[in-house]
Amino acid sequence: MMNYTAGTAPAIRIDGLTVVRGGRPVLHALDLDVPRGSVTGLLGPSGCGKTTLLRAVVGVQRTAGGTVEVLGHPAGAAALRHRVGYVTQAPSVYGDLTVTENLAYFAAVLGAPRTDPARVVEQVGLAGHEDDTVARLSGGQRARVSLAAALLGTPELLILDEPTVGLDPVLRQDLWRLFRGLADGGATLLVSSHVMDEATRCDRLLLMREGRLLAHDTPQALLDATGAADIDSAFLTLVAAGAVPEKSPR
Ligand SMILES: Nc1ncnc2c1ncn2[C@@H]1O[C@H](COP(=O)(O)OP(=O)(O)OP(=O)(O)O)[C@@H](O)[C@H]1O
Repeated sequence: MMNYTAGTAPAIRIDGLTVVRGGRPVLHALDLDVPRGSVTGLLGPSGCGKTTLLRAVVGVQRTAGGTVEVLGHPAGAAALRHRVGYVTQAPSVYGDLTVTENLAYFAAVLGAPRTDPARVVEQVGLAGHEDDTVARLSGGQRARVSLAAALLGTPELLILDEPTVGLDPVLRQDLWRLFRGLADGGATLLVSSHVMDEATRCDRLLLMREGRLLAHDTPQALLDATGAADIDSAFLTLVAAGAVPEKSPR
């Protein structure tokens, strides 16, 4: 059943996940494995259920059916607290504290090494802004402070909800390099985006529409299966076909 490194359980295993929000099903019996040490992109139009799926992986979403297992534990288990980092779309740091004060505070809460704030500031490209008050930073800089906070303690799994929104192309490229470096170091990243041109930077893609997975495959396999020139067109081809390509694994 496993199609990646033998003997390694997936970072995320989802079986039959169903979520109802506002009386309406928004995830329909999803099955899905995310291998460790990879960057998986979660792509789909606004409102298709990306955030809901990420919330279920973090363990903060009430579910109506199915199971979500993360690093071998039920999603949200206490044992995962220090092993999973989550960055929501809205910045989740204190505006009236400086970058370093925020990171030192979160490092203390997490019990992360005291050297971690300096390390993560470098990683997200905020060196030189350590003493800036977060409220005075640009939107993109604030988003990177949230990302830096999620990197404290070196979590094995990072769940990032649209981390590159509002960033210029150079910063987006830097962040994707960072994601790649983290995955090369063994971390697992699940990154949502509705910018299809970021898809080629991922090892695997989850294409989602209206609470269902249209496909789960490598970018190249999706292009090959659909005959499309880019992931945008591949997505539209899959929507038109109304079916998941046969090659698509769980
Ligand atoms: N608090 C809520 N109560 C009821 N319905 C909700 C709630 N939050 C989201 N929904 C609905 O659930 C569906 C999925 O929303 P979700 O936020 O997961 O989508 P998304 O793909 O992340 O969208 P976006 O890219 O715009 O963030 C949408 O139809 C949305 O209207």
